[in-house]
Amino acid sequence: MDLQNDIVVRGKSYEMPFSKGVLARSLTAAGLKPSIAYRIAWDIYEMLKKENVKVIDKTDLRRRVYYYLISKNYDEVAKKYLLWRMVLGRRPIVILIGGASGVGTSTIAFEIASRLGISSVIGTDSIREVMRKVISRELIPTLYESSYTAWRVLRDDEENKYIKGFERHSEAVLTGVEGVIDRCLVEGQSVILEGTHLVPTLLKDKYLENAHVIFIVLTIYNEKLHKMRFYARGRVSSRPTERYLKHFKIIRLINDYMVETAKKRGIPVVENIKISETVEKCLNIITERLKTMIELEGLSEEDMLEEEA
Ligand SMILES: Nc1ncnc2c1ncn2[C@@H]1O[C@H](COP(=O)(O)OP(=O)(O)O)[C@@H](O)[C@H]1O
Ligand SMILES: O=C(O)[C@@H](COP(=O)(O)O)OP(=O)(O)O
Repeated sequence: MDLQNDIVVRGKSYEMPFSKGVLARSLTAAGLKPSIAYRIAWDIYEMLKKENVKVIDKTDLRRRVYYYLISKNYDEVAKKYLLWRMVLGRRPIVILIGGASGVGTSTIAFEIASRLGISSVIGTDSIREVMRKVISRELIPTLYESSYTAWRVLRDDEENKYIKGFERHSEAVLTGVEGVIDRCLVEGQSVILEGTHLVPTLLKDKYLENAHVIFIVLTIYNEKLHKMRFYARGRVSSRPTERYLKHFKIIRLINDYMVETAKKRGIPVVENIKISETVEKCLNIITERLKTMIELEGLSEEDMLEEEA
């Protein structure tokens, strides 16, 4: 690669060669189709080349992209693009994707992460593994179960035991989850957390009230479709389909519980049928929340264009 002839993009603390792929991805996140996004990234690259630009400041590049989009009548995309660049560059966001086992939280979390360029995705089952290393089975037996088998180790045969077991199991994992959220907010690091343990009623109010924390619950209303996802997963992972089918009734109860409690707490619920549509819906929800966050900061579009990238 001839770096001599490349355009360099200069950020506050680093420089990188101009990448049409990176620019195209941020345009896709703002709602453009990948083919159009790539075309526009290419146009902007050509424009800079023609003007013989060798180094461009990130803030200038952002401004150029914004006005170029406006000139092509992509006003809404321009606004979204600006919002995303502003937020992801300078402000941490924590995206929580909850949902019962098999509804697609890991799939959708990774898709959103790649669209937004967020490099950190953490599954709550990984956090559960860490918690198991530090908390003994004797102390919290439900932690050593799965979300759908935790009821087996409850002390008494309680009413509503499947959900009670699920809650005890998730409560322990959530302590670890909240630690990760706190750390990311303090360090200014964006992250996506996903998994069945993100129970709407158990997450503390202070997270739900934080403008930087965005919570979405996924569901599949159709039982048959949900079941099929375990067959699909079983083919490509070491997680045996039979295990999930055996406990499917309880997993469905958990799915219903997640939806019901999300609605109660005003958390958006998205049905995951087609991946692209689910991602689109989630990105729209996230964008709306980011708008509120920026409004709370009292920033106008002009301020966003001027803010150092
Ligand atoms: N919208 C979708 N359409 C088709 N298959 C999907 C969709 N979302 C997820 N899947 C597949 O369903 C299975 C379960 O999804 P996964 O993300 O592992 O669920 P979870 O993390 O919620 O347990 C995986 O094989 C995944 O590839
Ligand atoms: O407890 C549970 O429901 C699942 C959560 O993982 P996902 O299916 O949500 O990825 O973990 P398991 O114990 O089956 O490995």
